[in-house]
Amino acid sequence: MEVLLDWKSIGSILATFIFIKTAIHDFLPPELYQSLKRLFLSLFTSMKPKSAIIVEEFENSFANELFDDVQTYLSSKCSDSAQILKLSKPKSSKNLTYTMDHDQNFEDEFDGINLNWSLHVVEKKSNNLGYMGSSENRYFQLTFHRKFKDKVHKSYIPHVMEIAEMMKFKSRERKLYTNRSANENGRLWSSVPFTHPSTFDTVAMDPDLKNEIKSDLKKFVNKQEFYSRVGRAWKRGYLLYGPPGTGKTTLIAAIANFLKFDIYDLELTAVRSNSHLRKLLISTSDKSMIIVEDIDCSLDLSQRKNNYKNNRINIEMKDNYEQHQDEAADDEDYKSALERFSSKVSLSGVLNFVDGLWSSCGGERLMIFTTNHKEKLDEALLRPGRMDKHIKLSYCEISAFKILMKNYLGIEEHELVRDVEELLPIVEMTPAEIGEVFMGCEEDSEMGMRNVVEEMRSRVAASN
Ligand SMILES: Nc1ncnc2c1ncn2[C@@H]1O[C@H](COP(=O)(O)OP(=O)(O)OP(=O)(O)O)[C@@H](O)[C@H]1O
Repeated sequence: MEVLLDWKSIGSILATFIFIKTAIHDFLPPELYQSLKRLFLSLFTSMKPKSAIIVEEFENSFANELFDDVQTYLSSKCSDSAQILKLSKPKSSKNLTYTMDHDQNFEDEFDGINLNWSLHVVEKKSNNLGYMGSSENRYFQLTFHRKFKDKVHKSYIPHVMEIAEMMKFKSRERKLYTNRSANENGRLWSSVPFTHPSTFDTVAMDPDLKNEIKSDLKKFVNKQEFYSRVGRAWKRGYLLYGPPGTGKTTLIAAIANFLKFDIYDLELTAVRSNSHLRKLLISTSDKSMIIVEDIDCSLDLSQRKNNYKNNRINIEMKDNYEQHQDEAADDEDYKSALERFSSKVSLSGVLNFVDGLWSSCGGERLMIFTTNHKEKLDEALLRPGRMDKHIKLSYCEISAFKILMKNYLGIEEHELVRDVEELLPIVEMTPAEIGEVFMGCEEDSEMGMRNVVEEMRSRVAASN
């Protein structure tokens, strides 16, 4: 009888609990419900030796990038272990993508720590103002033993972000810039062909310089045996410099079409550390061009010239910090000095990149840097072996003008060319500016030529 009573009371406690939970869920505003849930969760986890991290999809209505990173990271890992997976095929990709389904768990292991990821969905209710946005709110929950809290924050989360970024880098670059046919290299089967129309014929620049670049490129790609004999990484560095609109990007596209190489567009400001840079570079394919545009804006490379000592110390600190993160974590001075560098790759990291130290001596790599301000770059970066060829792109000269005339107006000669020849050295017009004047005159070359001469004359008049 006593036992029966006990069962009864357990039953009514459970029923009360379910009733309260349903009432809270149904009647409380969703924000309050979420806050209570989080409070309950943190109380609960503080009783157990566990810690949890919640990564919500939206933070104050803004997309949370970390959610996206976690999703990308888990898509590479969960295909083996989760019981239910969602399979999708992003538009214009032949790759299938796996994602975890709701309320699934995925066990991860990092440096001896066991971690558990789960994906949850909560329903968003429309508010009194008739909110019409997404009807669900998703979040990842990461659970692990409390004693690893520091390590998870300092090492595991950055690791997840790094892997995610690497995966995005690979798929983005391959997809956008592949230049080889689908059958030639199995690894590139999911790529979309590179379609930039620029070729050496259409780039407006000095013909001698053009031929010099072409023969340098041909020599480079045919010298595999030489590079391996002398024990050097099979790579070559180009620096393209000159004012905006003189054709640096256009020349890069022409080189890519000439060599039929893949292009990797490296955004240094988005790379978090030297080791991250190294990982990105290792993921590039053979026969590739790695482009860093506006290198002077990506890194404060002039700093070493002005404040060599301080900067060198800080570079060393940063490199050192990457190797000894745990010991450095408690040193406040050390940390504050490093904060200035936390989101940047150091000069030494870039030099290692240019030296090809990351390369496992595989296939050929052409590295191309561009800048509008060569004088701002550190001499260490400019020396031969790093930037093997410095190519100056300048204001339009008559030979380049004739190429633009042919490209845009479809003519090779015109009586106004003589006027142009006289005016060009005085006006300093870039090929981009001349192209702009020619735009819309494809059907009327007369008008194109008259407009360009008029534009040049008005510039001369304005400068007097
Ligand atoms: N040398 C050139 N030959 C042919 N077209 C050119 C040339 N230079 C510029 N153009 C035209 O001008 C546009 C801008 O040029 P481009 O982006 O290559 O210049 P840039 O030197 O890379 O400029 P920035 O330094 O601002 O990046 C191109 O889309 C192209 O149409």
